[in-house]
Amino acid sequence: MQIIPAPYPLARPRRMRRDDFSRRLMREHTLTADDFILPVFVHEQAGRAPVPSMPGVERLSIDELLKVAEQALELGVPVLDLFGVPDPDAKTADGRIAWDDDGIIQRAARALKSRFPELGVMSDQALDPYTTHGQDGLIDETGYILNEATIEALIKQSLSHAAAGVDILSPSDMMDGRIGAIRQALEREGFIHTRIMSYAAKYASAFYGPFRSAVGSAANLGKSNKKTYQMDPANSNEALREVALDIAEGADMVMVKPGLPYLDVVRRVKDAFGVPTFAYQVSGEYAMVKAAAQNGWIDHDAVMLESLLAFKRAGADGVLTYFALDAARLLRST
Ligand SMILES: NCc1[nH]cc(CCC(=O)O)c1CC(=O)O
Ligand SMILES: [Mg+2]
Repeated sequence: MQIIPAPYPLARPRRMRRDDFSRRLMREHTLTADDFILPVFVHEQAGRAPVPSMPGVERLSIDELLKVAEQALELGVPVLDLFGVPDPDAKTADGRIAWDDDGIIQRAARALKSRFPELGVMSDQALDPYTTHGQDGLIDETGYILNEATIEALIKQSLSHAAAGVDILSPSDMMDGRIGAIRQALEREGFIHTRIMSYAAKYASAFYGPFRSAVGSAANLGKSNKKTYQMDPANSNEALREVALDIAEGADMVMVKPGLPYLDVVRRVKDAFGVPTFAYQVSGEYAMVKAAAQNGWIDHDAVMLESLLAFKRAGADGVLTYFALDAARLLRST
């Protein structure tokens, strides 16, 4: 697009900014509650337990989850994304509780779908909350994450979630080929409506710290990292290749993660493929806004909405954000 601007004073961009009506008229992007997916942590305990590194976020019992779901529905937030917090002594090297039909996610999904069938239920597929080593997959004696063996575990986890009523599976493990394998298993078992949002371009990021405390995998992971399967933050051509593979394997939607520091990747993915594209504003991003706001250094609500709008400007169709309910509430009142 070649624009030959009229010279000043014929062109005065400030004319359009002068009044609220003309600012609104030329606004290119808007936020609504439809743009949000709320991640929630579901634990085996009764009641709620705060996550200290994520002020305002709590681990929820299934009873409490139903209350949050009711608020989401009331505010127009379309989807809840479930993360399981198992009891520490239920963890094993193979994370098998992840595909237990009576596991925390399976019970939570059944409770949500029977009480609020119209609310979208999404869940995470990866083994990290359920393994004693805190890695997303199965490991060999050297600690390397085994691709094929992990895919078999992810298929079991995925089918168990789909059978419990989960509408959107979101494999977050970054094994090669798992989207195709899960999609084929879903088709074979008759789950033809189950959607897949793949964590297609997921980076080995330091911004996940508070999440790992929230699901209780931080201590299990210890000093090890996820660099042999999550992407190098230095790369973005590689992200396009990862996204192309996941679309070809049958993903309905793709995701880039983390969010704000990776908006360049969101834009490239959207421009290259034009598929439903999402971004995850992760725990560390949330914690930074909270911490600065608690110190009185930034305006919490203004920064929250500005950061969410930035995802839309970058081309995202929606955002996974711990701010979902607060933002939806604020948007309703303005
Ligand atoms: N595989 C699990 C998973 N799913 C979402 C997040 C991070 C979410 C956040 O930081 O908010 C992680 C952590 C990780 O990969 O270590
Ligand atoms: Mg991949």
